[in-house]
Amino acid sequence: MNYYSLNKQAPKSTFKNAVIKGLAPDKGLYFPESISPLPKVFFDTIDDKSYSEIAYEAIKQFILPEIPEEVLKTIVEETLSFEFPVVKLNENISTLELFHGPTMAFKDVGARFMARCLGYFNQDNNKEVTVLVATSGDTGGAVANGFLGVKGVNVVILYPSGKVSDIQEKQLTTLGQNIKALEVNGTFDDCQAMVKTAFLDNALTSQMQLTSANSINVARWLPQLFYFMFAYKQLHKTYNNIVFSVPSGNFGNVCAGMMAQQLGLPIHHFIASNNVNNVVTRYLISQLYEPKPSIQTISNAMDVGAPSNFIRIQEIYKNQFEVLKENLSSYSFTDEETKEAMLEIYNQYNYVADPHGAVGYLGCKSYLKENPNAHCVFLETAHPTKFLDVVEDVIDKKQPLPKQIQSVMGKEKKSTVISTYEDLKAFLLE
Ligand SMILES: Cc1ncc(COP(=O)(O)O)c(C=O)c1O
Ligand SMILES: N[C@@H](CCOP(=O)(O)O)C(=O)O
Repeated sequence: MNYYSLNKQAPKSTFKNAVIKGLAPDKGLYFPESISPLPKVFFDTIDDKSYSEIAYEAIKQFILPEIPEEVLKTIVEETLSFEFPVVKLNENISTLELFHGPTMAFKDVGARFMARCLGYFNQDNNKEVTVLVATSGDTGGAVANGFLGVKGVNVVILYPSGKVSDIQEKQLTTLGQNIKALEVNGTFDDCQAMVKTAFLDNALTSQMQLTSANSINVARWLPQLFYFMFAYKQLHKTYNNIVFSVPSGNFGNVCAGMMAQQLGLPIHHFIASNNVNNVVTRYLISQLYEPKPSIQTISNAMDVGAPSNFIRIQEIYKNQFEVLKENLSSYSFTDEETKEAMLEIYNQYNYVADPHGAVGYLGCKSYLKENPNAHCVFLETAHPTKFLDVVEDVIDKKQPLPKQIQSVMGKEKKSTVISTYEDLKAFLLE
């Protein structure tokens, strides 16, 4: 499969090149040249297939033959070595738990998948690759874990100082080996802008092979489409009109859901649920796309002012505003509303949601007011204990720590503080 740049000023790319380069030379995001819907029989027989089989069938058109069939099957199997359960709250609302991986956030799937693709492409290559990644909380930990010890790959993680949770910070600053953390005096958007600038800096790219492990990178982004298929497999016999409420920040996840829909998955509607960083909510009302500096919230991983992937969503809907609006709703919620939702979910359903999932739950409730016949699945994108202070404070109950979290608790943070792009460049050239 070839990929083209959404800035339309760069040559077509192979999958391998798109993975190794991350961003196109014209600074555009890569997008697959074609999307062929899966045959109807695939969905009719989804109950007979394992998660790995579903995932392999869904993604192979974007990757074969550059990674051979058997290798791709192994990559998919190794990536998906944990559970993706749907938990029903009531007749209209379920949650899809995406936090059973090693770092307890949905990013584990994309990070593990990409690490293995890059490992495959790099096996006969003596050139080291430096993976740059900007994180507002969870991508960093997942990438650190997924790429730890991968031969020939160095990882540099940029995160906004003081704006990620304590556990998220531990996950991305304590692993050592080929993983380095840069603590940026700024916001997530500053981190993401620095990373994009680095890709276009000849002084850097002439000396090192840089790539991205954010959802910019197609190998990090595309595997996220699996989640929607896994939820469908668990729900399709019980419910029609399945709607997904996706807690959104950089918009990679909801956009991956739209790719699953393009592949033929019968998804009735999407909801992009936002905290007060709500550029897309405003866009769907005014048709004006006006990114703003991000505001710090308790759902910190969604504190994104200028989401990278909105351009991919525009591409899927061919920039047709009305068509997009038919398929996507978006709502925005304050921290107070999020905390009330966490308490409501706990009191009514005895379920502990993290702040991001709670925003997703609120999105479901808003949508269901107008569409009472839908079944809305909100994605529980991270485990609640990653946001221990907020969660324990809101529901007033101590939380047991899962083993994945315990394993980083006592470890010592190692990071380098930077403020400007020049600091990043000097660090990389050192
Ligand atoms: C827990 C959590 N929820 C939601 C999001 C938002 O996802 P996306 O950036 O794909 O919109 C993130 C960050 O990616 C996250 O870490
Ligand atoms: N919310 C993310 C921000 C980066 O998103 P990505 O999907 O583009 O990596 C995070 O947790 O870091």
